[in-house]
Amino acid sequence: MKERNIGGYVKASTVHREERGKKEEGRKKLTLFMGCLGTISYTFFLLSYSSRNPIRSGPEGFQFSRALKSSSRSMYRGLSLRTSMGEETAASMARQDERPSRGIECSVRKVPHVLTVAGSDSGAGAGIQADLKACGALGVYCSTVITAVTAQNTVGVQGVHHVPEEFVGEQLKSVLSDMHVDVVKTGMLPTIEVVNVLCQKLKEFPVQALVVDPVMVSTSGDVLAAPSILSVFREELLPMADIVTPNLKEASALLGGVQLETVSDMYSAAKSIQSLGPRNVLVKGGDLPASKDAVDIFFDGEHFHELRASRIKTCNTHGTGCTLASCIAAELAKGSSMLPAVKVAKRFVEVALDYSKDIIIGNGFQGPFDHLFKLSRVCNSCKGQRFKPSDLFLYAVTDSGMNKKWGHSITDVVKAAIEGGATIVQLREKVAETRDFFKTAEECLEMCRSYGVPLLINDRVDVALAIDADGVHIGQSDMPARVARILLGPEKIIGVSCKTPEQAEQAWLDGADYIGCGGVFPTTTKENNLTIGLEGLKTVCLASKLPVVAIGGIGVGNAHSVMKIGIPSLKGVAVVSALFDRECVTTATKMLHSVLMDVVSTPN
Ligand SMILES: Cc1ncc(COP(=O)(O)OP(=O)(O)O)c(N)n1
Ligand SMILES: Cc1nc(C(=O)O)sc1CCOP(=O)(O)O
Ligand SMILES: [Mg+2]
Repeated sequence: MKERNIGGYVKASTVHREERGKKEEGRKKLTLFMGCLGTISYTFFLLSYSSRNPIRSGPEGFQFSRALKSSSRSMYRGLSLRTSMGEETAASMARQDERPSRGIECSVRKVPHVLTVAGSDSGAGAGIQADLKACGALGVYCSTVITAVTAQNTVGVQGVHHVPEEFVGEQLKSVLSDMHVDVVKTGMLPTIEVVNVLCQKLKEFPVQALVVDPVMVSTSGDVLAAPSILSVFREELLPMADIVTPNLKEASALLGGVQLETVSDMYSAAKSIQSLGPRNVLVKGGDLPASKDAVDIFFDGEHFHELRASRIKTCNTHGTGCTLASCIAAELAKGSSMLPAVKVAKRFVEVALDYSKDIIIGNGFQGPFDHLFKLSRVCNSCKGQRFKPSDLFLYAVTDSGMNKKWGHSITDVVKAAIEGGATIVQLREKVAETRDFFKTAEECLEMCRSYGVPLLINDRVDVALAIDADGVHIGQSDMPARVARILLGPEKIIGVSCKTPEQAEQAWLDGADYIGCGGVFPTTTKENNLTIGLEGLKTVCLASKLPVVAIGGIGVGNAHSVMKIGIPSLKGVAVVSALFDRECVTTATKMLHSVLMDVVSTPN
């Protein structure tokens, strides 16, 4: 452990780093233990953990191990393999296993967690509110310790009310002692006393990383921290920080008022600030005069990185500093290392600014921007929920031949099936021209979205991508699921047809979300289809790590016997003719729905 001796006496950071050292030692022991179990069992552990945790929400070290298995590492954007995070997460999982039961059975899932210690902005563009939104947008849980309440809008800061330091301490204790915080991010720390109490609590409850945004003056020019704070920043807080993110004014203040006017000045400032103790420094050049790009200088104590982003022409920049620091904290909490975290954060701010450059909120010169741009798109397209195994309950698979026979349009039958109780829809078009399929699929997607029912495309990953469907269903002779996952990304639903436990295992390794298992009974809908029977279905369901939907020759007469096999992985039935080779699709769907409901509501 490197001892720091600043100003003639050992600083508080030494204690913090000692604790961090102990933690790292603990991690090393865990690694050794894992090593003893052997790489294979460790990999299996990682894989089985990630199978219980959807890619979207699990810790990335684990998610990635699954992707690694499917040898698609380089193609997962933004996912980085961080063994240390894996170890940490394993440790957290172990900690959580020790938790008292809450009386409900649930699997253990560590959620990346950032605690922000900052001021409230009533206008919600900056401060605590920006931190919450930024973390939420990046899929990270965010808890909050409020240091001050500001009356603030797009014009400026009209008032500030400090929270007494004792109560800041109480909030810190409440969160840090209980909630498994990964990363602490600081914003407005208005008084020396608040900084002191924070440093003390961080020593008591060490975290993985500390991100310090040295907020001193608001974007409107209002003072948010007394100048006297600088000494305690320099001497206490910065030496504990993993990264500090000053803008030009703040960097200048931290360095006693030096003038910072050029990119070269920023390099020097980054170096000087790093010598005060933080592991990394990001000097933000957003205010740099005469700069075409938004240039920031990152320094890790050894190397400099000049990070550039396009300068977005907008007045809606209020809260960019808070957001950037929160995004860094969120990425660190997810297991990223520092430079990639900074890059993701910078890109997030750039995209968010661009996305909301024209919005108008308030009459002042500095409007807030929209952190949740991505989320709103996600919600609009019902992707937010991604995949729920319960959606497999009554799975409707369309057939254009049957529609033709009955004189039905595809959109009408999709609507009718949904109104009858279908919980997911698959468009299975074996003969349509691509252009026609694309158009039909677009119309059906709009319909499904209006009902909040996911729409999957059979076989055609290209069509699914083109219309932004919720996912695909692919068989053993279609595009490999591993490749489909790479093409579609982690958010889309992928189903794979499986007739054997080996295929089910492969589907899981390839990153599928569910398997379709059949033909359970003989069917005329799919030519030359091998029937595996109820026994075959049971064998696959018992082996499958993924939820299963049964398919093939299923209808109101036998759905009961299928669901009654009573294996938990079996979530529902997928049907074609029982719904679509009927005059009234709604009635047929309702009938099957009621049979299925009977099974789930009748005790064994
Ligand atoms: C839910 C569900 N399960 C299985 C299939 C069959 O897929 P596949 O084996 O690729 O055969 P085709 O449907 O493409 O003929 C499915 N479509 N849906
Ligand atoms: C599309 C499909 N896949 C199957 C499989 O066994 O994987 S059976 C099948 C056809 C299912 O149609 P019906 O409900 O009309 O029997
Ligand atoms: Mg297919």
